[in-house]
Amino acid sequence: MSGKPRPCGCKGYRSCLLCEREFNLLPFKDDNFTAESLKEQGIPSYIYCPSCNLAWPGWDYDPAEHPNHSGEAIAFPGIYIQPEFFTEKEMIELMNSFDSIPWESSVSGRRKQNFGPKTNFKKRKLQLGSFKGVPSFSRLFHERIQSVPLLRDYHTIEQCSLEYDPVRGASIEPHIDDCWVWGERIVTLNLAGDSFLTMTKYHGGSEKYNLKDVDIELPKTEDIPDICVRIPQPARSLVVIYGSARYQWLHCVLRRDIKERRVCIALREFTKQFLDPNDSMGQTILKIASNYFDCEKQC
Ligand SMILES: O=C(O)CCC(=O)C(=O)O
Ligand SMILES: [Fe+2]
Repeated sequence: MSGKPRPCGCKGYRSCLLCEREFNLLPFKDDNFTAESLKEQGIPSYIYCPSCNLAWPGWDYDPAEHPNHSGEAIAFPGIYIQPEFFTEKEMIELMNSFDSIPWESSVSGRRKQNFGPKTNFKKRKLQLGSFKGVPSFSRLFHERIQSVPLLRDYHTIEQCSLEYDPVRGASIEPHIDDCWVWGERIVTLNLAGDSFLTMTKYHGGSEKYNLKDVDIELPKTEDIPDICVRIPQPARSLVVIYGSARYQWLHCVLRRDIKERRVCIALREFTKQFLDPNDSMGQTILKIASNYFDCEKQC
């Protein structure tokens, strides 16, 4: 399939249920991402428990299993999960607010609402584009994340709503978020729809994802186990990935894990390079990103 976007929004090798049907494309290959298939590939699977912050052998998440897990747990550094970050009422209000502004089709059956600078990670180009800040109803979570110790000095420079609809077979392919513009802490505010981040060890080189720009101490690759770790992303929770989990593991959202409409808000911060007071583009974007605009007038 050519690089031209299809009517559904998919491009290149990415597909959704709609274009797979219309253009007779091969269905998304997430069948090698089952506990059984991974085991055959020599990759045991683990499920991360948000209550004890350990990963236990398994695939599905049952909160009632804690604290009586079975098997041998392993540590999985770089994950922070705060369940019930939003009340039911706040979640419904935020969902209504996000649904009152336009959604844009994206690849792999997703839709998005992007508020951030224009980025070209391959050409390493950063531009303001039409970025004018974030909608005023986002103030609630921008203020609230400041009370999370891990996020106290977090300056959001991109806010992106993502919608995964099972009717479109929405998913996100395994990847690492860019490391040139986007800083260490990747924040996900899960509004509606339980799902999982499925993580596998990254075996590629540092050419990809601008991994060469990473300047923090990380474990040696040979000390990273070749396993699959499933991170629950319950509705109304906050999930942060940082450190080793952010840089040494691929993450994806499997089509099979989207059982109902899921909406989350992804936040990103700058890398140190753009936070430098002498970086004028960085400073301009930081200032604009802290602006709340009124959606009734400006969306
Ligand atoms: O939907 C999610 O939770 C993950 C999204 C993601 O990985 C991304 O936007 O880079
Ligand atoms: Fe990502």
